[in-house]
Amino acid sequence: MRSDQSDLRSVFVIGTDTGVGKSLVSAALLRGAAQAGLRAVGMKPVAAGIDPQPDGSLACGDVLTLQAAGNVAADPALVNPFCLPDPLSPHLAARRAGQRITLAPLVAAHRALLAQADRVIVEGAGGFLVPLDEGDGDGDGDPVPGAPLLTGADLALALGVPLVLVVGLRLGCLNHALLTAEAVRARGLTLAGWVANRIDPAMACADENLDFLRRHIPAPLLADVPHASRWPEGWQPSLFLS
Ligand SMILES: Nc1ncnc2c1ncn2[C@@H]1O[C@H](COP(=O)(O)OP(=O)(O)OP(=O)(O)O)[C@@H](O)[C@H]1O
Ligand SMILES: C[C@H](N)[C@H](N)CCCCCC(=O)O
Ligand SMILES: [Mg+2]
Repeated sequence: MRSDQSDLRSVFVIGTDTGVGKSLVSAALLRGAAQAGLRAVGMKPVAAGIDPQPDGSLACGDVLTLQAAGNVAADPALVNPFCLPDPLSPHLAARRAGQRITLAPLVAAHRALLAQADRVIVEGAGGFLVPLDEGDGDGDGDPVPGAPLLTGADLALALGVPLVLVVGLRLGCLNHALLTAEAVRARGLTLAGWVANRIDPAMACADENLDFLRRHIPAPLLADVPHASRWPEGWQPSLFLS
C-alpha cells in the first residue's frame, strides 16, 4: 500500500534514532487534534522496554504518554499490540519474550483504531529501519544471514500512511536525517513533514544545522521544538487541524 499525502487521518511518527522525541511529538499531535475537537488516539505498535512508574507499577512509558495525550479510551491491545519487557531492539526483545513480530496483527489493530477515532497517531520504535523480526529462512527460529528482515519501514508500508520525521538535533543528525529521508523516498512513502527537536541544548551551530536540514529534507518543517524540561508552552502543531 502506498501512502496518500492528502489523507492525514493517520500518520506514522518516525525518528532519526531512538530517544529523539518521537513520543513528545506524537503526544503533541494528539493533544492538538483533541483540542480541536477531534477524536484522537495514539498507537505504539511495538514497545520495547517496560519502565517503573512513580506509583511503583511497571508499564510501557510511551504507551502511557500516548494514552494520556489522546481522548479515546481504546483497548490497550489495539494501542500497543506488542509490549516487550526488555529495552532492546524489538527483534531481540520479542525473541526474549518468546514472541515473533508480524505485520498482520499490527495492520488489523491500526484499522480498528481508525474505526474508533478521527486521528490515529502511530509512534514507531527506534529509527526507521529498526529490526522487528530477523527472518529465519527455513522457519526453524534460528536467524539466517540474508533472510528477509522485517523492519519499521515494512510496517510503514503496510500501514500506508504519511510519515512525520522527528530529527533530534545533535551532532550526527544530518547523516541520520538524510539517510532516513532517502529510505522513505526509496519506498515510495510520503513524508508529510518533519520536526526539529532541540534535544541537545549545547549543540554547536544548531541553527545552521537546522537550516541545512530545511534545505535538504524534501518535506515541510512542521515545528522547531526548543529544548525544555517540560512541554513548550504555545507549541501547537498545525498538522491535522485544517
Ligand atoms: N525538546 C526537548 N527538550 C528536552 N528534553 C527532551 C526534548 N525532547 C525530548 N526530550 C527528552 O528526551 C528523551 C527522549 O524523548 P522521547 O521519549 O520522546 O524519545 P523517543 O524518540 O520517543 O524514544 P523511543 O525510541 O524510546 O521511543 C525523554 O526523556 C524526553 O523527555
Ligand atoms: C529501547 C528503546 N527505547 C527503543 N524502544 C528501541 C530502540 C531500538 C534501536 C535498535 C537499533 O537501531 O539499534
Ligand atoms: Mg518513544
